[in-house]
Amino acid sequence: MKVGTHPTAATHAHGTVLTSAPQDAPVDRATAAARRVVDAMLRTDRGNANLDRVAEELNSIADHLEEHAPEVAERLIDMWNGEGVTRHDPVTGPENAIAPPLVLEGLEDGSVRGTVTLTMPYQGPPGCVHGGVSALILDHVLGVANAWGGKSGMTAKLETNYHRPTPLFEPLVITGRLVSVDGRKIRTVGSITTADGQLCVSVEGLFIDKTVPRPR
Ligand SMILES: CCCCCCCCCCCC(=O)SCCNC(=O)CCNC(=O)[C@H](O)C(C)(C)COP(=O)(O)OP(=O)(O)OC[C@H]1O[C@@H](n2cnc3c(N)ncnc32)[C@H](O)[C@@H]1OP(=O)(O)O
Repeated sequence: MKVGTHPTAATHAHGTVLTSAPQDAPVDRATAAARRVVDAMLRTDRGNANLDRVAEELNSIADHLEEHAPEVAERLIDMWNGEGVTRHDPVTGPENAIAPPLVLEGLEDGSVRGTVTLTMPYQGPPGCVHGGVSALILDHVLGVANAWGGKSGMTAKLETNYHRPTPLFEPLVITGRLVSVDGRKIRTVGSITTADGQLCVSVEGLFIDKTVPRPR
């Protein structure tokens, strides 16, 4: 999906960071705290006697945030106005508490790459990453790889192969690379491997050159 002006392998110095890395901004700090809450909720003792108070305090925080939320249409305009990389997406977005968040770099060979450690909120099988989470991450990474390759589109098909269980709690290397453009058809591949190179998930994506206009 085209998201505006962004670096490509042809126009920018190699090694460019393609995602909006967390900054020392209040919204980034608040989002990191929310992410920590989601993780801690899954880890805390189920018998924790203070969970009613926790629910009350979290609801109070949500009330406050909702009281300060503009209309959705206005918020969408604001969200899509600015840098070519997105700050709100569910994979790399430092402003999205469900994003791990993954930081991606564009490499000289045309691929994009990042390392991430996933924890309990992303669990599928015991101690392993949920297959849908892997597909989510790779769909987005392929989209960024297309941007880096200079031809963006919408995902039409994402063929996902799960080679071995993907472990939680250890660094995973995520890659993507645009391999061909044939008219409007963009073909892109990607993978998730462990730090020692064991292939866990591989994908082949078909993207179609189409742009959803940014809200204005
Ligand atoms: C640096 C920061 C960057 C930041 C980068 C941020 C990255 C974000 C990445 C997120 C990616 C997403 O989640 S995108 C969201 C998920 N995807 C979607 O919602 C897409 C929903 N589907 C659609 O909108 C549509 O079906 C499209 C656009 C895929 C295609 O529709 P269309 O434009 O009308 O084109 P259409 O004529 O149907 O198809 C064009 C050609 O493609 C073929 N084709 C179409 N779909 C398929 C298919 N599933 N499998 C095989 N072939 C297909 C057709 O046969 C045709 O071939 P021929 O007859 O020409 O040979």
